[in-house]
Amino acid sequence: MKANPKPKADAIRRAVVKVGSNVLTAEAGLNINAIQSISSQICRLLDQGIQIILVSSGAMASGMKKMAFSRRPEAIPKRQAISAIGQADLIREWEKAFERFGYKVAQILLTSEDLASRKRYLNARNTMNTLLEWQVVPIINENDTVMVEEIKLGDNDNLAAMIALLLDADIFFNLTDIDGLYDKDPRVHGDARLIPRVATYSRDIEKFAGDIPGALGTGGMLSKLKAARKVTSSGIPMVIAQGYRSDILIRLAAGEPQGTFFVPRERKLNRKKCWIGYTVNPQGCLRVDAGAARALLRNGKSLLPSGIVDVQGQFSVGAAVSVVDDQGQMIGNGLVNYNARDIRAIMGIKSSQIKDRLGQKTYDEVIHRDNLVITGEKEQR
Ligand SMILES: Nc1ncnc2c1ncn2[C@@H]1O[C@H](COP(=O)(O)OP(=O)(O)O)[C@@H](O)[C@H]1O
Ligand SMILES: N[C@@H](CCC(=O)OP(=O)(O)O)C(=O)O
Repeated sequence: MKANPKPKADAIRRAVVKVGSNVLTAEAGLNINAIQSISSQICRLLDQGIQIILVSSGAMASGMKKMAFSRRPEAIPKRQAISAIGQADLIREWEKAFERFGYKVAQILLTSEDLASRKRYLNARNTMNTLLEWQVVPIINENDTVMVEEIKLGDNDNLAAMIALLLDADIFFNLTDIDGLYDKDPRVHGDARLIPRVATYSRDIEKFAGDIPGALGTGGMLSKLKAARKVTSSGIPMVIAQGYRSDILIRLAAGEPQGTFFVPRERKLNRKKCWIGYTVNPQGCLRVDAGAARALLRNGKSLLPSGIVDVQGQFSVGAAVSVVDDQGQMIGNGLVNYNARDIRAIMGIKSSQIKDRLGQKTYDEVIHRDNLVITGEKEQR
């Protein structure tokens, strides 16, 4: 274990670095030069006292090369097997690269279920915090081996965003094979221009991005934008930059403008709200009328039974649900004080009538404001 150096004043204290498959893979397999360059930069940041959590893609791409597959196979078990083969290589190469500088690494493979369960989420956080205290670099990837649609995180942009929220990172550096967000897909449009700064995230910028990834990636630029939305809404900045560029992480950490910088919302969400808003898997959905939508979006109120017009799904007390308006537009996520059956029984009535309807009243609100996070389109900034 290395001695903990003092962080520089005003410096970044903790950063998530995500590296995409296209950066980490070369013709012959893993791109060892890229791994060495990025690990040496991370070690320089660690030496400065900055804690780094690395989210590394590349298992599937590496396994494909190793098993001589020219394309990803359609069959899920084959993909999973390939990813498991590639993951071993990936972690070995990272470990070798970090060892040259005297740093240790730890492998962490996660699914969305791990992060959606509050207990497992807290366990993951405690483990990662311990590793960071020990100056060991956590290297995270989605657990492709067990992924099926229901527990899939989808892509590592999303996973890295969740990790940034989980660990309360100061910034998220997203390294890919292109030097940032362009106003059009540069593969298709020769006149596409780089956008250096996104001051306020709006769904309009998603129109710029294609969801078709590069040869080896998943999710394309669109998944990076969704990740940017998640972290900036929670008060964390993100940069998309090119991973091959010399000393890119050192420059970014020093505040040099590179790639596309996504400005965060000023108000930071607390960790529990980050989890409710951007990590949980909603177990059901409550549809609310226009008055309730206004109260939630504009006036910062709790959700009362009187504004609920429909309940979808079966869920128990404490479950996470999404809340939508009468047009089906997303308002946010919250934790319910009543189960689905009871909400069906009390929807549309006044809180003062809950006891008559259910025989007892535990709360006035179906979702208390403290357990509600507005994530929707009409979100107030
Ligand atoms: N508007 C855009 N600006 C920049 N890149 C875009 C845009 N639309 C689509 N892309 C494509 O997205 C790709 C990056 O996504 P992806 O292949 O998933 O990367 P990674 O493997 O790093 O996660 C780029 O190579 C680029 O061709
Ligand atoms: N878990 C996968 C990564 C999937 C993924 O999101 O890839 P990328 O778009 O390159 O970040 C793998 O290691 O191949």
